[in-house]
Amino acid sequence: MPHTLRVGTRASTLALTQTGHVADALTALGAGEHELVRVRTDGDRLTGSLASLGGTGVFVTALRDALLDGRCDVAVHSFKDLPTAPADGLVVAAVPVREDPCDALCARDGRTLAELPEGASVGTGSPRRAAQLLAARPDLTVVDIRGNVDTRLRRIEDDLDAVVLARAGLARLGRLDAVTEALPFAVMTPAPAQGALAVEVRAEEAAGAAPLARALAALDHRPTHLAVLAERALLSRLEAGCAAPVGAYARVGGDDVLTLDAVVLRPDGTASLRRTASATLPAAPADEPAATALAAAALGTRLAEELLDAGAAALAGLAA
Ligand SMILES: NCc1[nH]cc(CCC(=O)O)c1CC(=O)O
Repeated sequence: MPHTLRVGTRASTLALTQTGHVADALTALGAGEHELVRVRTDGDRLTGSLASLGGTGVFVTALRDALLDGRCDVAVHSFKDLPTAPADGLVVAAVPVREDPCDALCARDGRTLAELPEGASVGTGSPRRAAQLLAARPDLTVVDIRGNVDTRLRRIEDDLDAVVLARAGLARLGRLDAVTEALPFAVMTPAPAQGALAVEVRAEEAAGAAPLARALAALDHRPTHLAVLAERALLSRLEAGCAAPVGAYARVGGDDVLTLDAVVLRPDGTASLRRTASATLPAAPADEPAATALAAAALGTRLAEELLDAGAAALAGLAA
């Protein structure tokens, strides 16, 4: 009998929920029985602002170590939490179909962004959300918060007028009741890869015809995967991490055209750069899916270069 598939997860409710869905899907697709392996990450263990923890990677390093050590065979990450640098020996072998990537305002008294009182306090730990909130409503007071989704939502009863969270996380937790406005992309461009999951395995397990490799290939949603590749190539070329005031959203149209929207902001929201670019994806012969992936990534890189030429690095305080 083949060994039980060990699926690594952070121990938060959100992580357990989304990992559980992925693990069930892999089993249903023929990968065999599975068990969940809980891994505690620095992002769960330490308190303090995300920026002070070093931003990118705090939630994923321990999971990646567990994969590399063989303590688990599959790791499921919120894709936007994955550093853009690939991990040696690991590959993202599947990107399941994406949830709605928008950001959600969760406000007291059912209010929308436009209806928040003058000077209202809005909680978010994300410089991208803070800058876009201030661009739309310069009068707001943005309060740096973190913690799991329930902790953040409780702040609305406690001391804040509103918080902004990814709608996808609320959907996975069954907490869409808390959403008072799905923020339009023009107001709040999502984080690169928001709403998408990354299913990571050791590179040798992603290829070939073994049951796990076949299940991963079947779980992969090509349009989501390509969109996320474009968004993350943009982030990578900007040398920006999840703590940067950068938004990006890509989608594949019915005509195989991949369109990418991006925004880079001054952290206080007083200035921004917005660009859009499209590329027609090459028809991918079955033996050359990499050509399509390269075309998607090239679109992100090209748009990032346009933004850099327009002064994005100085605007957003990026290293690039
Ligand atoms: N940085 C935290 C994080 N990472 C992934 C999600 C959930 C949504 C997603 O999968 O994009 C969240 C919470 C949030 O941003 O509200």
